[in-house]
Amino acid sequence: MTDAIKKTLRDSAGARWFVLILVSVTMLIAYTFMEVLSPLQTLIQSTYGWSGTDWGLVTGAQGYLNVFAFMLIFSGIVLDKMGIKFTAIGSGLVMIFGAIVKYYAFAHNFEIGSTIIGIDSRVFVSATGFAIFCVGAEGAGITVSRIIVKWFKGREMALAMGTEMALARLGSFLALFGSPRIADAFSIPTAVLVGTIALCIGLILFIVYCLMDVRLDKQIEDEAEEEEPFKISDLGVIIKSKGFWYIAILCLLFYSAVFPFYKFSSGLMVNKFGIDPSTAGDIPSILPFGTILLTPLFGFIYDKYGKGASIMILGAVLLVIVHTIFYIPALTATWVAIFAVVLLGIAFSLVPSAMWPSVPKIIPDKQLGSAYALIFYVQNIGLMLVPILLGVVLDKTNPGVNEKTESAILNFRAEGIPANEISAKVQALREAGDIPMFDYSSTWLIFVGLTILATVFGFLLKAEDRKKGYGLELPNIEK
Ligand SMILES: C[C@H](NC(=O)[C@@H](N)CCCCN)C(=O)O
Repeated sequence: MTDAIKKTLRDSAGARWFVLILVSVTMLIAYTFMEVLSPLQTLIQSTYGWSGTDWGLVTGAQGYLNVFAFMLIFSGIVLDKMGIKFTAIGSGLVMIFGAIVKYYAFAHNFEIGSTIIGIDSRVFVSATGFAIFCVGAEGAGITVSRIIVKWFKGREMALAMGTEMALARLGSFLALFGSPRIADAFSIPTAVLVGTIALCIGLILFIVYCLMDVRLDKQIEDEAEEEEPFKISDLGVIIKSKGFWYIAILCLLFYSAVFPFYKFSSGLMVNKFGIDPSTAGDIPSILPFGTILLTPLFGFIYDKYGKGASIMILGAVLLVIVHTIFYIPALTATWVAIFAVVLLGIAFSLVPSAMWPSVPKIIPDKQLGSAYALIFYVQNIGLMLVPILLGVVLDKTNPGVNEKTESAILNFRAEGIPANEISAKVQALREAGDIPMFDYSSTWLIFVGLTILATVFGFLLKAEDRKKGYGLELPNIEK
């Protein structure tokens, strides 16, 4: 290179932000699909007679393949070895396949009482589809983090990550708000089908991104040649870092108190706050909506002024307050639920806006793909176990409710009531007090415990940063 600095595609703000929009919209669609069933908890329970445990098994399926089959670690290694383009398109295809399986679970007429390995057939197939989908979604997530680092490092990286997350949250909002309406107007399988079709559009956007990536790679060929190829032994660098473990465990605890909230909040709204099941997703949908503006804003603050570790601690403390409010049995007013969800939105903007851009400060670039994958892996252990635990505790602390619901469903079926009318009839029985409401208080204590632990790990991370000088409290933008 001569004295003139060679300009590349990523030096153009327009190209950079266009790339960001492409990949973020795909993530928006992935997050929409991820929450497509969440607001339908009560509807599904009273249509198919699922227990809290069934619900936990399906919503916790996120981690079955990612954790037990090590698919997330595999995705990270594939990303570092095969590159962004291969992993982006591969993960898009896997998401679509999983979504089709999940659609089949609801569209197919399983025989009443049929089981697969002792699990209700619809629950089993639905969990399988979701588990496959989540392999793709997590693969796409780490790929997009890598893409953002590739295009934005040394520039507006936290703002870019914040914007990507904001759009992803818009996807969660669309699902929480839209899915019950689609299910109400058409059916539960239609809601899943709409999400599946949207995923095909997401794949096309990933393909368009790959074309941009090819152009950038040609321009930075010289730089790329200087990079050493990834070696498995690189994983050792990551797992030996204490800072890495603090951020990974904070991630597990924090996200386990947020994403499973999506899955169990509609039930909480119906059973604790007396909201109608057809609009049970509306109050929880304020959560992602609030984060849409706040996540990029906090990202911008981190880029410019630093204070990453402190931002994470503040978010974790706010989350303790939020879940304590949800837990207190005497607080049942609708405005309390709205207030707590707004606070949750602020917490859910603070922590991610600082957490993800902090990883490149702890782990060298070459191991970043694997580092994000490992963090997501640890996080997925929580996202798998916490919903299962919540479902089991919900059932155990509400003896007899599932049995009464199931027997009412069977009676209505025997009377020849059409499937799409059963849910409303079951709801009428609940409102009349013939089927008791679920008490969520003991279940919610799990969230309170998780958030207290998350705060402790936030402080540990800050102390480690002070010791090792990662620069988590420093701005990201290089002057
Ligand atoms: C960026 C971050 N993404 C994740 O944590 C992923 N592992 C997706 C998890 C989705 C679980 N429903 C985020 O969304 O903040």
